[in-house]
Amino acid sequence: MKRKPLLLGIISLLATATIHAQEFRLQPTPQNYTVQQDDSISIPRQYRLMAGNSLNNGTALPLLRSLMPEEAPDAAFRIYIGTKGDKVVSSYRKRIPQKSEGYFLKIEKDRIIIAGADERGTYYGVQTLAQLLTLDKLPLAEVADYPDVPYRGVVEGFYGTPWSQEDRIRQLDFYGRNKMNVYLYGPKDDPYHSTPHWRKPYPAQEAERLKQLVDRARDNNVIFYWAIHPGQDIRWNEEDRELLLQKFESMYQLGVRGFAVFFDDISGEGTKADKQAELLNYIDNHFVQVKKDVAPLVMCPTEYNKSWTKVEGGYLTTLGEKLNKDIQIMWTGNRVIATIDRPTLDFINPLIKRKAYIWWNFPVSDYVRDHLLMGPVYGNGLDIEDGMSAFVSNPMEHAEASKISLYSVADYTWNMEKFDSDTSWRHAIKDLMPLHAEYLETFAAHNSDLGKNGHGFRREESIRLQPALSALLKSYLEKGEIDETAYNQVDEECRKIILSADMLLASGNENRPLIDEIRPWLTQFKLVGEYGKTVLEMMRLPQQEKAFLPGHAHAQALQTLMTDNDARYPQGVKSGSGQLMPTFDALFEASTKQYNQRFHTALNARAVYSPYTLESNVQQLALLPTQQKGKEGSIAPSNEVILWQAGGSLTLSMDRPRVLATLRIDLGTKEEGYTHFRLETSLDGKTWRNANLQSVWKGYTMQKADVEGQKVLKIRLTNTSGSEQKVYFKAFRLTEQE
Ligand SMILES: OCC1=N[C@H]2[C@@H](O1)O[C@H](CO)[C@@H](O)[C@@H]2O
Repeated sequence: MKRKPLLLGIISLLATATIHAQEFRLQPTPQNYTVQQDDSISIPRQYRLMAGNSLNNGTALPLLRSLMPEEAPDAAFRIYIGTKGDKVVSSYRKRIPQKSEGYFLKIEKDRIIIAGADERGTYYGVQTLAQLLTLDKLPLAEVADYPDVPYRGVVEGFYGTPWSQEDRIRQLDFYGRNKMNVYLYGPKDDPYHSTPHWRKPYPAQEAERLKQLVDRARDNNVIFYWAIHPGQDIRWNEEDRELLLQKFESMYQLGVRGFAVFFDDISGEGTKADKQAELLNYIDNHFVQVKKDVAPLVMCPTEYNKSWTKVEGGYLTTLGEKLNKDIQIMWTGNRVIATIDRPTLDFINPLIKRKAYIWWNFPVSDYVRDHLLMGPVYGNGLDIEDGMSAFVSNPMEHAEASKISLYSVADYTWNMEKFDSDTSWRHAIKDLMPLHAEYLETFAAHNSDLGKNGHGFRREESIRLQPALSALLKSYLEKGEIDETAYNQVDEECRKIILSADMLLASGNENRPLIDEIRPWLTQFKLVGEYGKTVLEMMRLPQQEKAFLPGHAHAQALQTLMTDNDARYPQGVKSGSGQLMPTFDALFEASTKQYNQRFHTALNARAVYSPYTLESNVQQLALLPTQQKGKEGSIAPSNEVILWQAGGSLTLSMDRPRVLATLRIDLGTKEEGYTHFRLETSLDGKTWRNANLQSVWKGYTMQKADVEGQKVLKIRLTNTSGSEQKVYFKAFRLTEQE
C-alpha cells in the first residue's frame, strides 16, 4: 500500500504538466505548427552555437543567449541559427517561408534550427522558442511561420495623459514577445508632437528619454515611428517645411528610423489635400529616400474615416493621385470608431490607390474616460489580411490594461484566419496576471462596454450572465415573482465580483502597474457587487415593513458611493454599466415601488438619475452623454472637429427649473468664432431669451455666459451664422446655485 502516495504524486505531477501543456498555446498562433506527440527532450543545459554572420549586429542572438546561457564549444547539443543565405542554415533553405519576417524553427533530439527569411524573422523564431522553453520539456516541434499583415502594432495617438516612460518600456518588450513590429509615437497631448511646439526640438531631458525608447524598440525589433501633428497651425511655406525637416532630422539623430505626419482633428489651412501631398512628397524625396535606412513614411489624413469623407470633394482622391506610392495612408474605417471589414477596404483602397494603413480606434477610451475597455477584440473581418498594409491599435491611456486588447490584436494580425476572439482574450488575461487570471477575467467580463457615447460604438458585456439577468428581471417585473435559478446565478456572480475585486486589490506585486491603473474601477466593481447583493435581498422583502428598510438605505448609500468615487476622474468611474447596473437599478426601483404601494410610503424609488437630457440635430453631438456630480452638470466633451451645420442647435433640458450660478462653454475657437452662435435660455421651452457669451479670459478658450441667478429649464446653443462652422466641443459645463 506504500506505493500509493508515490503513485498519486506522480499522477498529480503529470496532471499539472499536462494542464500547462494543454493550456499552452503559442502566441500569436503560428501558420504551421506540428509536434511529435509521443516524444520530447529535456531542455539542454549546454549547447554549441552555430550562428550565421548576418546576425552579428541584430537582436536575435542576444535574445537567444538570454534564454539559453550555457554556450559551450564542445557541447553535443547544437543550435543552428541564421537567415536565408547563411551557410549555417543552407540545408534548411527550402523550409523557410518565402514571406517577409517568416521563419522556420525545428527542435530535434540533438539540435535546434532557427532559420529566418530576414533578421526580424529569425528574431521571431527565437521568440517562439522562448515560449516553448516555458514548458517542462521541449517538444520535438516544427514551426513554419510568418505574419499575415506587414505592419502590426500600436499607435499611441490618444487624447489624455500620455503613457509614462516605464509604460512605454514595458509596452516595447510586450511588442517584441508578441511579434508586433511597429510603435507610432503620437500622443495628442505632447506639445512637441503637436501645436504649439512641433517646430521645436525636444528639451534635452525629453530627448534623452525618447532615445531610450528608440533603443528599447530596437532591442525588441520594433520600428519606432515618431509622428508630428502640425496641421492646426502649419503655414504652407518654405520656413515651416524646413522647420519640420529639421525636427525630423533631430529625431533621426536620436535614432528614429520611422516617421509619420498626422493631419487628423484639425481645421483651417492645414486641411488642404494638395498642400499636404506636396509637403509629404517633399519629405519623402528629400529625407526618407535620401536616408535609405528609414521605413516608409506614414500619414494620417484629415478625412480619416468614411463618415467624414465627401468623395466628390476630392480630398482622398487628391492624396491617392499625388502622394508618392510608398507613402502609407491611415484609415479608421467607416466611422471614427469602427470595426474593419471587406466593404470598408473596398471603399477606401481604390480612392487612395494603395492598401490602407489601418488605425484601429480600439481600445482607446479618451471619449469615454469613465470606462475601461477590457473585453475581447471582435468584429473585424477574418478574410481581409490582403487588403491592408498595416493594422495598428490606438489604445487606452491605461497602458497595462490595454494589453488585453493588444495581445489579441497581435494574434489577429499575425494569423487572421485562425484568430479566435474568446480564446485569445482568455490567454491575454493569463498573460497579464497568470496567478490571478480567474479574478481578472471576472473583472474584464463586466468592464467591456463603453456606455452611451458620441460615436455610438458599443461592446458586449457580462455575456455569460446576461440570460440570468434578463430572466430575473423579466419574472420580477412581469409577475412579481423570483426566478430562483436566475436569482442564484446572479447571487453567485455577485459573490465572485466582490471576491475578484478583493483578490485583485490584494494581488501584491504580480502586476502592480496594472492594479495601480485600474484601482478606481476595482473599488467601483466591489461596490457593484455589494449593490447587487443588497438589491437581491431587497427583492425578497417588499412585503416586510421593517426588514425592507435597512437594505433600501444600504442600496442608496452604495449608489452615492458609486457616483462620486475618484477625484482623478471628474466624469466619474463606471463599472458593469452595460448589464449589471441597469438590471440592479431596475430591481431596486421595482422592489421599492412594491414596498411603497404596500405600505403607502414614499421611499426614493429612483436609482440612477440625471436631471439633464441633451437633444441635438448636430450629428456628432447628438449622442454625447450628460453627467451630474453634485451641483455641476456637463455634456461630455468630444475630441474631434465638429461639423456644425447652419441652423444646427444643441438643447440641454432639466427635469425641473433650476437656478444657475455659472455656464462655461469652450468651442476651442477664437473670440470671433463665438459670434457665429446664439445662446438662449428658457423657463418654459416656448419663450427664449438671449444670453451673451463673453470671454472669461481673452480669445482662445472658455466663454462664460451671463446667466448668473437665472432660473432656467432649457439652454440652447444655435449656429446662426448661416454657414457650417467647424469647431471643437471641449466643454459645456454649468453649476447650480447652492
Ligand atoms: O487619426 C485617427 C484619429 N484621431 C483621433 C480620432 O481618431 O479619435 C480617436 C478616439 O477619440 C483619438 O484618440 C484620435 O486622436
